[in-house]
Amino acid sequence: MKIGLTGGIGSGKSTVANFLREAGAAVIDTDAIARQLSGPGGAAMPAIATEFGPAMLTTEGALNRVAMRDLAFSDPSAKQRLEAVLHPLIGAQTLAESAAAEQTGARLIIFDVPLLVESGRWRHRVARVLVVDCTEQTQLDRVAARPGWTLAAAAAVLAAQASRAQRRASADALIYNEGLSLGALKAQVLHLADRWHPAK
Ligand SMILES: CC(C)(COP(=O)(O)OP(=O)(O)OC[C@H]1O[C@@H](n2cnc3c(N)ncnc32)[C@H](O)[C@@H]1O)[C@@H](O)C(=O)NCCC(=O)NCCS
Ligand SMILES: Nc1ncnc2c1ncn2[C@@H]1O[C@H](COP(=O)(O)OP(=O)(O)OP(=O)(O)O)[C@@H](O)[C@H]1O
Repeated sequence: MKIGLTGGIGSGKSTVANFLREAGAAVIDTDAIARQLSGPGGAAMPAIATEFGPAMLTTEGALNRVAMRDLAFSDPSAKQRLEAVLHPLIGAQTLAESAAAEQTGARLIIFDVPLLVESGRWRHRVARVLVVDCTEQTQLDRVAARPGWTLAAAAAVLAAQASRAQRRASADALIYNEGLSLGALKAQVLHLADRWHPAK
């Protein structure tokens, strides 16, 4: 079964994805694919260099992520141009990884897609949508605690994403990751994994 996993920035998607991976699921991480595509020699780099010029490149020829984050989340048209380059490539790579996971016999395939609700291209590809939710304050606190981030930067990303209510409206299952210990979160994830893919 294919599951779409989504949630706002800092909601806990990667943590949930890791628990699902430990439970035997194949996880396809679209943030990781985006990073690979825009790393040194990445397939998106020629188009990014053409679109944004040298100011958005590192000396190794990768995307300068902090500069692009500042630009994309303060200028919606720049975000759109970046997405126009990356999203088709992310989509193609995700489908290739999904086909490879099916070949290896994986029965639970997780598409970890931050923008599943915002983008129309994912819903029809998955049987169920799992939403990880928490309060916006908790999202901001978690993201601002990351090296290189500020509260203002976290708030700018949050403002560019779907609302919690929009995401919840798309959920077949929801994990409310607020005030939960990691152990309690893991127990909820394992319960869901067992419901969708019984261990016999
Ligand atoms: C703008 C970029 C360079 C910032 O890089 P940075 O290393 O600071 O952040 P990272 O990639 O780890 O993303 C962190 C979180 O930001 C949010 N986010 C990323 N891209 C977007 C976007 N286009 N719109 C809204 N939120 C986004 C997600 O919640 C994501 O989990 C990077 O996020 C990027 O290339 N985004 C465009 C590709 C994309 O849309 N990725 C989402 C996966 S489909
Ligand atoms: N229940 C929890 N208890 C303690 N820490 C948590 C919990 N859930 C998530 N975290 C922590 O919060 C931070 C954000 O979680 P995570 O990276 O999983 O979010 P994310 O949704 O994948 O973020 P992003 O959108 O930026 O990719 C991480 O440091 C993670 O360890």
